[in-house]
Amino acid sequence: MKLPYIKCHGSGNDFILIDEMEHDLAFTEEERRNLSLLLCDRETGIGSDGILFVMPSEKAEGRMRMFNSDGSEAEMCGNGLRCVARHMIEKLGNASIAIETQEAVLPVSQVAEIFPDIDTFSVQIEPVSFAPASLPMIHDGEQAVDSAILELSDKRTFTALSVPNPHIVSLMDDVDQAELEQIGRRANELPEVFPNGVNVSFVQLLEKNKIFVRTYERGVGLTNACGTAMSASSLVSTILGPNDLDTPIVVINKGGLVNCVVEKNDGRFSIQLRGNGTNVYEAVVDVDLENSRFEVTGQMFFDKENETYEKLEAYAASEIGG
Ligand SMILES: N[C@@H](CCC[C@H](N)C(=O)O)C(=O)O
Repeated sequence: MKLPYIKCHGSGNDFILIDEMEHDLAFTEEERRNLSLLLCDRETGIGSDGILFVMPSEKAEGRMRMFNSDGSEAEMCGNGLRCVARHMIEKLGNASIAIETQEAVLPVSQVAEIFPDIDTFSVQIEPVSFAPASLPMIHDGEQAVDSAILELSDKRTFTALSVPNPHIVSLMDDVDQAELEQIGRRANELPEVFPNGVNVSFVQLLEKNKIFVRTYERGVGLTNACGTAMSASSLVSTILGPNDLDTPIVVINKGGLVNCVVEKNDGRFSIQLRGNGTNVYEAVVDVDLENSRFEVTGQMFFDKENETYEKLEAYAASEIGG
């Protein structure tokens, strides 16, 4: 099968975006999983953190399904949703639309730039829940906020929440990538605590309303950034730390930066995640799933926007001394 696709990223969290509506495509569940396993592989595939399938919706302008590189499906993907938002907003010529995701129809829009010349998209991250069952997490108690999880670490504390995919967030003075990788792996081999796995983030407060977040993603491993993790981390560092509600929190990550605005309405939290949705190139991939083979043709690169993005990346790296 011949699949036109866009290689894109949000904060360096990269995806293969396939628009099923535009190209009249449809896949079985097995095909979605096998496409992810074949094409996302960094050594033998195109290489990406996941596939974004853009599908028709009866409730919104489009629907997003996101598959991780290990073939599992996630409930939500914040960086991916910004890429889908950009794609649909450009296609429809309407700056504010809605996209259906697994658990909610979410408003998305093009907003003021968070960095010079970076087209910026805002996506709503909700529903948010601290109930352990929402992740799910096997835990005695109504919430796990700033709690020890001794199966993971005897020196860190974690806050568990779903946004709506599952996250645990740990606040600390200094982020150690090797420790994160070890705890992230362990958390995803611990079905007696996290039956469906979990995304694990380490968060460092740089100053009030500015944090650095590093994430080990369920189904992928260490990524440059994870949008739902940056949203969850902004919320946790607002509840447990000095950050403000209703104020842009600058979130520096390995692939750039985003802004997160944490809001509370009628006792419920939600987060506006604002950042880039950058196209790297577009191409066609001819896939033979039976024989696990593929060929990419007709690559056309979006050079200008990628050069512009490099400036944001360099700025973000300078903020964390990289
Ligand atoms: N990178 C994404 C999240 C992707 C899904 C995640 N790995 C999961 O399985 O929950 C984001 O930007 O939110």
